[in-house]
Amino acid sequence: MESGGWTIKKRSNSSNDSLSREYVAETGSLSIVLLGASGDLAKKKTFPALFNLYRQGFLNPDEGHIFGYARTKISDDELRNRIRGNLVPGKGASGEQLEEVSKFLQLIRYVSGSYDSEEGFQLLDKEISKHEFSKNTKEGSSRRLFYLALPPSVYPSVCKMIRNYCMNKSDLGGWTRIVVEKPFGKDLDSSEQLSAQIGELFDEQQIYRIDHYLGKELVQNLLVLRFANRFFLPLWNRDNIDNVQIVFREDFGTEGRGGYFDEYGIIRDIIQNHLLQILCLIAMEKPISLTPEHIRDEKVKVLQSVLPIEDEEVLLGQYDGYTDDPTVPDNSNTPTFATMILQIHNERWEGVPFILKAGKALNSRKAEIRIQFKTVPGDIFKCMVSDLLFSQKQGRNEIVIRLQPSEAIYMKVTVKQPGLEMSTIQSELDLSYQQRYHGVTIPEAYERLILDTIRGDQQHFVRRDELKAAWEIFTPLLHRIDNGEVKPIPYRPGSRGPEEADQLLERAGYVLTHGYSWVPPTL
Ligand SMILES: NC(=O)C1=CN([C@@H]2O[C@H](COP(=O)(O)OP(=O)(O)OC[C@H]3O[C@@H](n4cnc5c(N)ncnc54)[C@H](OP(=O)(O)O)[C@@H]3O)[C@@H](O)[C@H]2O)C=CC1
Ligand SMILES: O=C1O[C@H](COP(=O)(O)O)[C@@H](O)[C@H](O)[C@H]1O
Repeated sequence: MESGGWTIKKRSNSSNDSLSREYVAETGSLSIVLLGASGDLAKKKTFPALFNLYRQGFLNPDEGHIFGYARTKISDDELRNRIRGNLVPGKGASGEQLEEVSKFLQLIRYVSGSYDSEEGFQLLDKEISKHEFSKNTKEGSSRRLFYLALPPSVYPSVCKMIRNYCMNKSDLGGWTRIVVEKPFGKDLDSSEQLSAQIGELFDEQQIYRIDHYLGKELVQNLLVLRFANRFFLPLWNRDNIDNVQIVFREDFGTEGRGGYFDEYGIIRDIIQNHLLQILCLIAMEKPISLTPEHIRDEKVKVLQSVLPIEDEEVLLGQYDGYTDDPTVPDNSNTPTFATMILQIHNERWEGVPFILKAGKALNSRKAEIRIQFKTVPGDIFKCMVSDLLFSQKQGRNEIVIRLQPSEAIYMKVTVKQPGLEMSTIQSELDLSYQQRYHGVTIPEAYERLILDTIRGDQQHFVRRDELKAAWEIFTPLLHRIDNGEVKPIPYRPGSRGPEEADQLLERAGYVLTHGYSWVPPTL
């Protein structure tokens, strides 16, 4: 140790450090069952993620098999044809690539049945067992993963059917796991009720509540950035950080999902889960280790420290034309845009606004985290803005973590304008992934998270108490919106959202640097 006089013995690192955790190879056959296989998520995200895992050798055809299950009456080949288009890599696909797709599709079987019928799930179990038998798997060593790509309303009956008819038979090292999608419930009570129903059927270790933002590369980088860099450790607090923004923007509307969306709205669809999970990773204290429980313990503490949201700290919007969708009622009060300020009542963050912003049908598609530092005290420089020299305060330092598109971490810094004059300008220290990691393919979020479920790693999944704490934050506000007490302001599709949202941002203390914009570098 550095301190004089004292000798403190170094202890070895904790053996449960998950960076060095080894995954013990399991030998029983693996069956991945996609319930809701006829749906949008299965087609666009889950099957493509499984295909990518297959291509990279993580799904060995000698032991793995995929089953689709849904009510729609289609054959194996009809299901394969539905999903093929989302697997083939475009027009210029080589013969080899097409061959790979065909081989993967042959691993898929389809079983049709309803979500509450014994016969359907008995048939499913029979098909899975047939496959396990063909792989000479000892009963009990098989691995069964059930992915519920379904509306949450059917989770309880599906879980009951799985529990009654489709479990791995006895324990010889095999397992049964359940993956459930968000939104998990509609408010605190419904979510708790759902948790209790599923909790009676499965242990917490068997339940994987997926939030695909936790599988995004730059979200996974947050803990490394914060806790593996000396730079940031002393700055990451209320003494230095003025405000934090977590932003999700989409340049398309609800597009065919209007019925679903109108029941949930942007807060339940994006903010209560994706953006709040990011907030946790930015605000949490350093966990004791990287084990899932240690990380999730810290996330729960942050969530429990969030103060109730006041109506004055919320701005809602609804884009013009949203109710033209025949599945959306004409008088819908559902927000498609929301900006809100969350306050964390603890020693590190007291007084620092966390601004969460999400919107559909805006002018761009982007997700990013923007950490804005306080103004340098006693400013002695002048700042160059466009071609004119202004005598004004410096722009503030910011760390921006661009999650998508063009993944990057950049730090907005003030530097001397190159030349004879002593003037300053805003610039950036830029770690753009495409440039720095040229040729490296960033895995899709679902790909990574499904692999975690097979490996039994719950680090990037939401624990029951975490979910409860998340709903506690938003439920009062959501009920006020559902009751029409808080109303959305109309905005033009393709715009930045309601102008009032920028005023709220300003009130929260965010200072825009005029004349500066970051352009992702090209190779
Ligand atoms: N789509 C997306 O981009 C995302 C979706 N999610 C979540 O994933 C889950 C699935 O989403 P998605 O695929 O879009 O949903 P879908 O509406 O496409 O539903 C999936 C399947 O569920 C069955 N289904 C639909 N409605 C009902 C119902 N009322 N009762 C019983 N079965 C029904 C249908 O299959 P069949 O009729 O053949 O049985 C359908 O093909 C949801 O929880 C959603 O919130 C999460 C993130 C992104
Ligand atoms: O969970 C959801 O996420 C998608 C956006 O996901 P991304 O990975 O493309 O950013 C969103 O479109 C959808 O409404 C929501 O349910």
